[in-house]
Amino acid sequence: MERVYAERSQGTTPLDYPSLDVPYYQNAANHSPEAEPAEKLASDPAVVTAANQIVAACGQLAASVHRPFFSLMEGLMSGHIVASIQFLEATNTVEILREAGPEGVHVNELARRIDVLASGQDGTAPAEPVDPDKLGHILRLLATFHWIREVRPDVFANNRLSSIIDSGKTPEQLRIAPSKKYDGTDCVAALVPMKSDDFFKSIAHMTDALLPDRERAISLRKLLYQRGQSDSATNVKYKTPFNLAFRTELGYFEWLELPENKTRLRDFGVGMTGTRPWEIVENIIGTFAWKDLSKDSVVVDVGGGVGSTSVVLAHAYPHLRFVVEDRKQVVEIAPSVWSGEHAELVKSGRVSFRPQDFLQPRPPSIEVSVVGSVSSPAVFLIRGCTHNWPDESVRTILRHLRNAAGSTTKLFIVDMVLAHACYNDYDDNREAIPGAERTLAPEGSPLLANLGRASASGYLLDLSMMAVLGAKERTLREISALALSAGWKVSRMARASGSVWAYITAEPF
Ligand SMILES: C[S@@+](CC[C@H](N)C(=O)[O-])C[C@H]1O[C@@H](n2cnc3c(N)ncnc32)[C@H](O)[C@@H]1O
Repeated sequence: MERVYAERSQGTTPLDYPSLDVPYYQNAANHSPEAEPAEKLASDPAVVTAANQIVAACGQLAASVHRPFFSLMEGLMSGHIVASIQFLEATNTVEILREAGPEGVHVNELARRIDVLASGQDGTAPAEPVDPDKLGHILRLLATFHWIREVRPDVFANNRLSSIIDSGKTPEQLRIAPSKKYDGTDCVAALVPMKSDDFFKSIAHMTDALLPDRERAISLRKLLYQRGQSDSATNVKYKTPFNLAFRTELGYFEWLELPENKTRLRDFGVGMTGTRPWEIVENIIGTFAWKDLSKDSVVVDVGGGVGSTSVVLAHAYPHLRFVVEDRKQVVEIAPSVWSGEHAELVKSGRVSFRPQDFLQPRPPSIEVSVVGSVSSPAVFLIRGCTHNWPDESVRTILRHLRNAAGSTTKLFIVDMVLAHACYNDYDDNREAIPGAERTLAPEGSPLLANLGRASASGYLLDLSMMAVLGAKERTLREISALALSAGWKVSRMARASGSVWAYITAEPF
């Protein structure tokens, strides 16, 4: 890291890795001149690789030397951190502290300012004012986990971690228009209400949902239904932990569309935009031999949303044509999302849209401008979709694509690929898939093979998918087996640099 920062320093001002104590307000655009290049450099592949190894080593060291009883206590109570980050965001504390600067704010004054924000446009005091004492204790837990800084006793200030959920809005803007908090931002803060509410409550019910006959699970269902419900309601076998947590038999997306979930639905949509840092779309440009495809080859972007991936690829590879398929409601609004040079791609027909439910059979052919009727495209690209579905549904999706594939059609799956937490030995006599790694750690290093803490977000999301959607993130073995069962043979894999995302190519089998 030091080498990369030293090499990229220009003139007399040395660039340094951003300090934990210094906030970086992405949405407020008031950084010092050296803060921006230093932050940008933190995403450099060499820096990310080094950072991941440091994080993995620190996690492993802490697990090795911390007394197991305290590791147990930390594990059992780590949900408190989720609840505290939720409180931090819901009270707009980060925006209040941004305005206050590095000196910070005493909890008594902070509680008063939080109440002023909650009073809204009409100035009515909130029914339940924030208790400064409780606020101080919540912030001290966060400071203990480096999420904020206690600069003096009971005085708190932002740091680099808390500033990631800053909306860039002034406290006054938030008082007048709280519902516009995420407008015009990178939307990262919008992940907080979604993950700390819907997802957190769902995962808390995982064991009760997976082991419904356990005495505590039976008793929980009785407690949940004790008022005004029949006995039979306590016998409902919920499909997912989410169903039990929210006492609904609806799927998560149908449930989000209930009138009382208007805010949740909005936050979910905005929160999805906030997941961009997980894997930037542009990474896809160099991960597949797009340039080797012949002129006017057709790429079908399955479940392509509004076409964010296709427009990036269409700019990079002008000889290709893209057909973005998604649900009717999505493709209807998709063209209006693009302006400027992107709009030209849509206008010229190089990027086009068509409704297609990917769980349903495809038509014998599709119409593509300039090319005409296409029965088998060159590539089916499916990005960020398979992890939303259980195995049976993914098999159905891939089977429909296989039925429409020609002998040279490629399937390109872009999603998280979970590495095993041990060396991948491929000793089962099957040929190792080119590009599949034995370990994410340097060969022979004592680090956990999946880089442990550095890769944790992928494994956490895996269980979120299970809890909320009955779905999962998959290992390469799981994806290969699933693809094979739908008639596709995985032929190679490429890992995004320093990430749990990967690019998988499969051929008709
Ligand atoms: C996580 S998004 C991924 C979007 C896009 N591929 C990307 O990488 O940004 C999943 C997409 O699947 C779409 N989807 C969900 N159910 C679908 C269905 N039955 N048929 C087609 N698309 C569907 C959603 O509308 C959404 O656009």
